[in-house]
Amino acid sequence: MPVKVIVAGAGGRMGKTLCQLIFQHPELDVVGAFEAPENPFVGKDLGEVIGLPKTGIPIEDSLEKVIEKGDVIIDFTFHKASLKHAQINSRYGKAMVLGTTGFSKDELSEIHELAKRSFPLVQDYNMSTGVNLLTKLVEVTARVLSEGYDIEIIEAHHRMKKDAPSGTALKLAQAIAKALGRSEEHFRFCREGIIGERSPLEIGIQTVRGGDIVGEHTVMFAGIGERIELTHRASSRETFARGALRAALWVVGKAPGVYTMLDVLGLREL
Ligand SMILES: NC(=O)C1=CN([C@@H]2O[C@H](COP(=O)(O)OP(=O)(O)OC[C@H]3O[C@@H](n4cnc5c(N)ncnc54)[C@H](OP(=O)(O)O)[C@@H]3O)[C@@H](O)[C@H]2O)C=CC1
Ligand SMILES: O=C(O)C1=N[C@H](C(=O)O)C[C@H](O)C1
Repeated sequence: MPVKVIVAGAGGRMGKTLCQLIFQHPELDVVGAFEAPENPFVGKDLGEVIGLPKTGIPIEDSLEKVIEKGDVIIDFTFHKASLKHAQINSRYGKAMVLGTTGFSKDELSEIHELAKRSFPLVQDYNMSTGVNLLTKLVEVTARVLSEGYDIEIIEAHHRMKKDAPSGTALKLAQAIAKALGRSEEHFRFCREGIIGERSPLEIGIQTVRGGDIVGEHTVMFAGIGERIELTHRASSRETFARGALRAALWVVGKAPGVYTMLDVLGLREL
């Protein structure tokens, strides 16, 4: 029996890609799709919205209208919306895959607390295999180059992206900080003016926005006489969507709690 998926934000860039891939997937079925209440796709057939023949699945205007039909909710929407979806889901206990970025610390910790009490959650700022491997490579590199190398993260995304820096840049920065015994106090977001010399403990995080860049992340280790750069470039949203579908299959039936793509991909102990 295929796993029954509910797609939040089905008319968005990630929502559409997810739905297109689920329709080709032998182990997954879309059973419900919804959008923000004021979204122009509400009431339309999902097939019409994602460029496929009619599916008989209407785009609803809330999670409550579809939640009972599904085994798992996949949510790539907006920070406030995802928090609300997690609050609703805490009454139903459905598995959840959450790819949204831009949460405040309080929002994310509320979502994690809800999941620990009532549903299994895969939450990750980047669902691609490549970025999760990059995170591990960056941890190792940071440990080896722990002294004498200045660390800068540069992220680039499309002009429509609403949050900065990217969740992935934060995930990379957190991994580096943990590997080096540093903390978020060392994060340095962009620079301007007479800023003085660079502190060796800083972890720089720089943001670029433009055009249709899907998502690029470089971690630079700049020393004296040499520089190492580790880069991931996504050329299609399918890489994130495929990761999310893998997570959806993995998380159904798990105990309530918070998991990440490292768990899904089996990379935690790497
Ligand atoms: N973890 C990962 O691997 C990845 C994460 N992301 C993240 O996913 C999120 C979405 O990205 P993207 O698809 O590009 O953004 P889009 O803006 O294209 O899509 C988001 C969709 O969610 C909808 N939405 C907003 N509020 C609600 C609500 N209350 N209920 C249901 N739907 C709602 C939006 O509708 P409306 O336009 O009407 O507001 C929109 O259709 C971002 O946070 C992004 O950073 C993106 C790619 C990969
Ligand atoms: O908004 C996007 O597009 C993306 N967001 C994620 C992030 O903020 O890290 C992941 C990916 O890079 C695409």
